[in-house]
Amino acid sequence: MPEPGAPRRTPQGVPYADLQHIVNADGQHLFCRYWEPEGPPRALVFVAHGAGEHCGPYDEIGQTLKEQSLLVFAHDHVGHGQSEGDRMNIKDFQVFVRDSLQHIDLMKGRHPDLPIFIIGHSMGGAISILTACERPNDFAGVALIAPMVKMNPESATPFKVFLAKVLNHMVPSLSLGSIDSKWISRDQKQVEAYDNDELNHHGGLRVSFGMQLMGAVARIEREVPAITWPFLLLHGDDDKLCDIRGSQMMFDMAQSTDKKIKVYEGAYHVLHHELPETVAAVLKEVTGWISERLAVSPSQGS
Ligand SMILES: O=C1CC[C@@H](CCC(=O)N2CCC(COc3ccc(F)cc3Cl)CC2)N1
Repeated sequence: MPEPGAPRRTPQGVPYADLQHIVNADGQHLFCRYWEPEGPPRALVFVAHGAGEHCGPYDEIGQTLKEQSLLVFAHDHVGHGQSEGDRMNIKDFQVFVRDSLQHIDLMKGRHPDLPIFIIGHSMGGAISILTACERPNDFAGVALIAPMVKMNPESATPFKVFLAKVLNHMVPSLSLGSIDSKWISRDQKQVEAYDNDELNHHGGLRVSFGMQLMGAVARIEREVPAITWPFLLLHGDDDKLCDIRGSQMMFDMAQSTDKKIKVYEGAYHVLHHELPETVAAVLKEVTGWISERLAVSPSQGS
């Protein structure tokens, strides 16, 4: 433990005093990124990253939306990237949702009249869904990139789920193995970038973390039929990490009148880091979907 007066530093040793950050309800420092347009922003967009990664890889999305006069903001979730917390370990999945709402409320306080969107990828998609479920009338739209709505049946067979539950009581820190990076993208350059990114956590996924993920998936399954807010679902049909059937189930079951699903043929998990033509299509889809909802969204408050 650092001595009491020492400045709090990121896991990589950088003083938080030198970085954009927020402090969550447990006193943990979360590293933040902001993409602020030159002129007055038209809307706020919160980005929720996935398991084992951080918000740096969303720079292209952030820059693209910033050029559309959107104010994009994100943070590294607890236990990820440049934020504090034991790597990919969380006492309760709700901490990710609570911290997201804290950052969203901070930004809404600074821009009270702006509509707000969320973009979530994979585990960040699950965080986004649960965040919107807690504030069903607050968001102009939620864009979900290969969200974790259902576990991949190959990797989470009933036997493995049973085993995880048993192991969680005996060896919660046991590793279930790490994410196989070959399923990240068909673009080998993107797979190498993921493998070489030292801010990603390449250690295994603990049983206890897996249990939290399973709990989140179960909670989402219960919440989906009551969803009424606008959402966009983007999923690759060769995704081996998050089952596309989860997105299909959410699209079919949610009550929302404003919902859209787009399937990317042959694409793997990380659509925003897929082959160039897929990335371009995804960025165009997300920016277009948000712009459509800005043209007609009722102004907040007035
Ligand atoms: O750019 C990038 C780099 C990383 C990737 C995001 C990864 C991400 O968030 N995933 C994919 C893996 C998935 C594993 O799921 C489980 C595992 C065990 C278990 F017991 C229960 C579950 Cl549900 C959780 C969600 N995107």
